[in-house]
Amino acid sequence: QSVWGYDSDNGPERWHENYPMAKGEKQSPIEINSKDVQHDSSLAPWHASYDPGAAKSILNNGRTCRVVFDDTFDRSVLRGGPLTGAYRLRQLHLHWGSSDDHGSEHVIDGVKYAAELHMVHWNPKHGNFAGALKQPDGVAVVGIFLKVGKTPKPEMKRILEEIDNIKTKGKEAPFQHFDPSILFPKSRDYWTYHGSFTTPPCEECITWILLREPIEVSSDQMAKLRSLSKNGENEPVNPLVDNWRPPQPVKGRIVRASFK
Ligand SMILES: NS(=O)(=O)c1ccc(S(=O)(=O)NCc2cccs2)s1
Ligand SMILES: [Zn+2]
Repeated sequence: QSVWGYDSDNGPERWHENYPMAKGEKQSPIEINSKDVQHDSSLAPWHASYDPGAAKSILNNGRTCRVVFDDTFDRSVLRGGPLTGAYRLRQLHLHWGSSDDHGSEHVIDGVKYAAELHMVHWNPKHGNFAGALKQPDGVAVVGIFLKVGKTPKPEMKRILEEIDNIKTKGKEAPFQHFDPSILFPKSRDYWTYHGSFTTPPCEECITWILLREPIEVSSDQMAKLRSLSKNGENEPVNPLVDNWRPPQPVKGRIVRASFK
């Protein structure tokens, strides 16, 4: 039985065979249409207070490039917005395309961005991450869209410089003294809705907080991301690209906006 992935024989259309949640009522990502969004003036601003010392390492797991953080105590937390309490930062990772015109998971008014960065946080009231996955308020993911432009954000450089050390699946490198809040765009405007992991097991435990303002990266930086490989060191080269799940049925869910 092939492990899940993004190829024709193990991709999103077949995940439900091993992960029944993939056909659930609150799956992610979704397409967001501004005309259907409800402005909610009661939505509070969100705040991240991250400790740069919590950053540990960066790894290629054959499906994405992931930076992991120490989440053994309330060291790097996300508060406010639609959330109650402080959610601990566990990891960040990205989804991207094989060319600049697609790659994001959420689609905004028909626009697909070149990539989408996810910062994954979990609610410590549920004891540990595994426990949080089973709760509707267990996980909060901040999504940031990456757009190819002329004035790339220098803060992305740090992550992209590490790519050369984690080219193949299973490679990991130390990644310390990094505060991921430098990746946030200027505006704090966001959409929020309830959904799921966009990969198996597709648990419906996520409060999504999607930032309206994309950050800019250069085409060269996107090419760098696409130089990662799905394969292990001595295996045939299989480029790590198009690791995004297409939009899933909204099924009556309300998407709220913090802005008019
Ligand atoms: N694209 S996304 O932000 O929706 C994520 C997908 C997978 C994520 S995870 O690795 O944090 N947990 C997934 C796990 C569940 C059970 C054991 S692991 S976050
Ligand atoms: Zn993700």
